[in-house]
Amino acid sequence: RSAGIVGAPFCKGQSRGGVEDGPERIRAAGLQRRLQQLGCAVKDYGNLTFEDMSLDEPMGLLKSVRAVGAANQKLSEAVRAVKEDGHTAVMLGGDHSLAIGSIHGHSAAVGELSVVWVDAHADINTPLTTYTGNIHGQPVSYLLHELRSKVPVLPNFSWLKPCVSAADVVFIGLRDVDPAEHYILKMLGVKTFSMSEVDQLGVARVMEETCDYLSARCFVSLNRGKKPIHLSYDIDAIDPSVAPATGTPVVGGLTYREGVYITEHLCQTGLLSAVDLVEVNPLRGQTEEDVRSTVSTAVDLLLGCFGRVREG
Ligand SMILES: CN[C@](CCCC[B-](O)(O)O)(CCN1CCCCC1)C(=O)O
Ligand SMILES: [Mn+2]
Ligand SMILES: [Mn+2]
Ligand SMILES: [Mn+2]
Repeated sequence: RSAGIVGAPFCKGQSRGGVEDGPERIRAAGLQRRLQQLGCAVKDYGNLTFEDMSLDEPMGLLKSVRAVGAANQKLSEAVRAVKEDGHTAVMLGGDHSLAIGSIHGHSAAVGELSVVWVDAHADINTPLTTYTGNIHGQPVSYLLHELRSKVPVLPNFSWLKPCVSAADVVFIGLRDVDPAEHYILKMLGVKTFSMSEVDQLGVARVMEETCDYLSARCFVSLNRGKKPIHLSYDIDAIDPSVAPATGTPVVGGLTYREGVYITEHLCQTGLLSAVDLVEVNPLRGQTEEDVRSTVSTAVDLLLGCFGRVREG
């Protein structure tokens, strides 16, 4: 295995400063060294730089549209390059609006892909359904073919074309979904495992069903081979008792063990092609231990993606 790391110190998809420090905190916790200890080759492509948008007036409710569009265009090109260099892409956020560029760039390199979205939230508000205007609550709607008519072309987003089919997405960890998001998920028939299903089925069964669901598709589609998997992991999927330093914490989340099991299982499929690890916000921890625990969990989730198993 080989990992290509891209840091995206970006926070404009939401309104809480600090999430831009996520990449450095995750690196400082020893991600590269720990990956190399697993026998994984690592190339760190460094952090993207995002120019300050002086004039970025809100568009109705939507905040920082131009900044988010420009950042994701850069990120898309970066992730595409990492994939074309043959690595499994590791995108360190930054807020979850960055999944727009990460998934777009991944798809530009590999074509059709599956998306496993691990998150307390569905992040599938459209620009017209969002309550907050924060684009980190909207990335999935920008990516889905089926929602193309619901997302207006926005400034600095003309580069973006939808690249994911609703049937190729699975959500795990949902527990804070807005009414419009719930409607969209039902209308499109998107596969979801909320925390109720995690409790009901257990994480092992959730992962079996996730992988069966995603591979079943390839018998009906022209694409006979199984699609590469893009894992977009929002640290707020993990219970705040374990990962408190994040912008939108929600009680009743995944345990550390469940969170890691998800990455171990996906690693074993051999299909994991890109990973986002987003929403680590050191300023949202009340103590240094809060930050340490959050960052350490983020690192362990990434190690699980690259073959670390708890049996040693
Ligand atoms: C659930 N949707 C939220 C949160 C999005 C979180 C983004 B993520 O990247 O962290 O997953 C919250 C909307 N609620 C805010 C409080 C009042 C009710 C609506 C939104 O802002 O759209
Ligand atoms: Mn998210
Ligand atoms: Mn979230
Ligand atoms: Mn967030």
